[in-house]
Amino acid sequence: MHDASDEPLPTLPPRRPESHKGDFGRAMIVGGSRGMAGAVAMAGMACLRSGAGLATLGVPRCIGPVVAGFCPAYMVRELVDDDPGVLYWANLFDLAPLEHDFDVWALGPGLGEPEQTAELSGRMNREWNAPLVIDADGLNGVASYEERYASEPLIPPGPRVYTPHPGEFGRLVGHDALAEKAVGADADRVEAAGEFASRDPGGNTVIVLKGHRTVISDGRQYAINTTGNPGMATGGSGDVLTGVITALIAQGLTTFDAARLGAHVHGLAGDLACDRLGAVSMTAVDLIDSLPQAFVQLSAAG
Ligand SMILES: NC(=O)C1=CN([C@@H]2O[C@H](COP(=O)(O)OP(=O)(O)OC[C@H]3O[C@@H](n4cnc5c(N)ncnc54)[C@H](OP(=O)(O)O)[C@@H]3O)[C@@H](O)[C@H]2O)[C@@H](O)CC1
Ligand SMILES: Nc1ncnc2c1ncn2[C@@H]1O[C@H](COP(=O)(O)OP(=O)(O)O)[C@@H](O)[C@H]1O
Ligand SMILES: [Mg+2]
Repeated sequence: MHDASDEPLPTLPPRRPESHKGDFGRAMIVGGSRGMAGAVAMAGMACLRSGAGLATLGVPRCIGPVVAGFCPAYMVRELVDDDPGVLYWANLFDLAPLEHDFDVWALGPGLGEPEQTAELSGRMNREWNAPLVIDADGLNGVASYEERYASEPLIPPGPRVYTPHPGEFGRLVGHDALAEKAVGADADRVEAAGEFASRDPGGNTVIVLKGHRTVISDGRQYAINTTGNPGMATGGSGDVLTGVITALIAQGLTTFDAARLGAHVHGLAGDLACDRLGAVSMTAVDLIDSLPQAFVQLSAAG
C-alpha cells in the first residue's frame, strides 16, 4: 500500500469573489436520538465551521426543537420517530426521495441502538449512490444489518467514508485478529484499515481508523495523521470529525482527501484548544470553536 503521509496536504479550492453558498455544497447529517441531541448538533456546527454552504440535520421529531436551539445556522428536518425517540426503518421512505438533493450525507452521530436503526443504516449503505460518511451508531447499525440480514457481499454503490474508533471497528470487521490490530502499532493499524477498505471490490470505501495517530486508508494508499492530543479523548470529539469530513466532501474534495485533510484539521483544532484551555478541561465544543483558527493557519501555511 502506498504511504501518502508525507505528501502535501490536500487543499480547498480558493473562494472566488462571486462565490455563492451553492458552490460549497449541501450537506445532510442524519442522527440524534432522545438523550443524544448534542452529537448530531456538534456534527452540524462543525460542518458549517468547515465551510459547507448549507447544512441540514435530519433528526427524530422529539429532539427537533432542542437541536434547532443549539445553532441557528443549520436547518433542521424533523423525521417521524419510533419509541423511545429514535429514527427507524420507516425513515428510509422520508429520506430516499431527498438522496440527490444533497451533495453529501452523514449518518450516525447519536443515532441510537442498532436494534432500531440497523435497517436504516444498513440499507442506506447498500442502496445509496450519494456520498455517505458513516460514524458511531451508523457503523454499529451497518455491522448489525450485515450480520442479521445480508446474504450478498457488501458492495456500496457510492463513495463511503467509515470513521470507526477501535471499538466500532471491531464490531464492523467481526474478526478478532483484525480487530486486535486496530489497537496495535502503526503498522498493524495500517494493515487493519487497509484490509477492511479493500474488502469493497468497487474501491469506493475509505476507512478512518480513529484514535492516537488516526489511520486513513482506501486500501490502495494510506496516511497517518499526526495532529491531535489526549485532550481530545472527550465525548463528542468524533462527532465533530464527522462534520468536518462531510463539509470537505461537500466542497468537492475526494473522499480520501477529505478524510486526510479532515483528520489533520480536526487534530490541529484539538491542539489549539489544548493550548488555550488545557487537556483536562477542553471539550468537543471547544474543538468546534478552534476550527476557524485551524483553517486560518492551514491557509496561511498553504
Ligand atoms: N453529546 C452526545 O450526544 C454524545 C453522544 N455520543 C454518541 O454515543 C453513541 C455511542 O458512542 P460511544 O463511542 O460512546 O460508544 P461505544 O461505541 O460503545 O464506544 C466505546 C467503546 O469503544 C472503545 N474505544 C473507543 N475509542 C477507543 C480507542 N481509541 N482505543 C481503544 N478503544 C476505544 C471503548 O473501549 P473501552 O471503553 O472499553 O476502553 C468502548 O469499548 C454514538 O452514537 C455517539 O455518537 C458520543 O459521541 C458522546 C457525546
Ligand atoms: N489521544 C488522542 N490523540 C489524538 N486524537 C485523539 C486522542 N483521543 C481521541 N482522539 C480523537 O478524538 C476523536 C474521538 O472520536 P470518538 O471515539 O468517536 O468520540 P465520540 O464518539 O465521543 O465523539 C477521534 O477523532 C480521535 O482520533
Ligand atoms: Mg464516536
